Amino acid sequence: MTDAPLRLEGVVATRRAGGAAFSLTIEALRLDPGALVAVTGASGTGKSTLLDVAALARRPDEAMRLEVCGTDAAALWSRGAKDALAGLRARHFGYVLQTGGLVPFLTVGANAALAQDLAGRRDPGHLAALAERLGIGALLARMPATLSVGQRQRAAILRALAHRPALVLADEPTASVHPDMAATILALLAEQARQAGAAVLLATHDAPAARAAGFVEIPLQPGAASARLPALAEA
Ligand SMILES: Nc1ncnc2c1ncn2[C@@H]1O[C@H](COP(=O)(O)OP(=O)(O)OP(=O)(O)O)[C@@H](O)[C@H]1O
Repeated sequence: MTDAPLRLEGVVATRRAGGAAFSLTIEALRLDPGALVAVTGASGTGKSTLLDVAALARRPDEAMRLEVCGTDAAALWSRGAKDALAGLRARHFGYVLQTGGLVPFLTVGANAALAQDLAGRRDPGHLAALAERLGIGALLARMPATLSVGQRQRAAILRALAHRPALVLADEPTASVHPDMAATILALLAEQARQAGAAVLLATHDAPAARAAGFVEIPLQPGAASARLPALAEA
């Protein structure tokens, strides 16, 4: 059986600034291949904090279980095994950020090829076919700054899926596009991830748009200086 791309249980992450602290508790979250999960909540409820922990970009303060494709990432954090964590990220994760997050001095095609190289999975045919399906086949030689916002988010999806990751992490990927385009972008992300067998963990304040694109919604439950992701989470 394939290992789940992501499993979290009993994970706590705390952010401190000055005298204030914010604490996020994730009771249980498991994403199987092809799962589409949207974590929703108002501004400041901890969506980005959750994605940072899932992306292995932030060390949790506690973690009963933090696994990526069967690898014990909590143990890697405990050992300070930064190279191993970076290797997991490059091999298994793709990212779609609010404003694309593309390398500005590389063409769209080179951005996607770089993701393939970092994962050790160079595959120009897959890259070209994916670009066609995303409607940006003619834009591969363009620089990110010369694209419209919607085109840039399609390019970001291309870069995120080019190396066949097990998990795509998408943090407010439609926050800067027109609502009509937002629906298209989310639908493309969901459709292409499904076809590739990748799970998607999406953070968004736009729950209706996520549900319309086929995502299962898990609302963050905010408290005074904390938030909790309940354990319904099998998608
Ligand atoms: N750099 C930081 N240092 C300390 N606390 C922070 C920091 N960034 C965010 N926080 C606090 O952590 C909490 C969660 O922030 P987070 O960015 O995860 O929320 P979010 O739901 O992603 O918000 P938004 O939708 O506005 O991006 C917030 O209440 C915020 O005040």
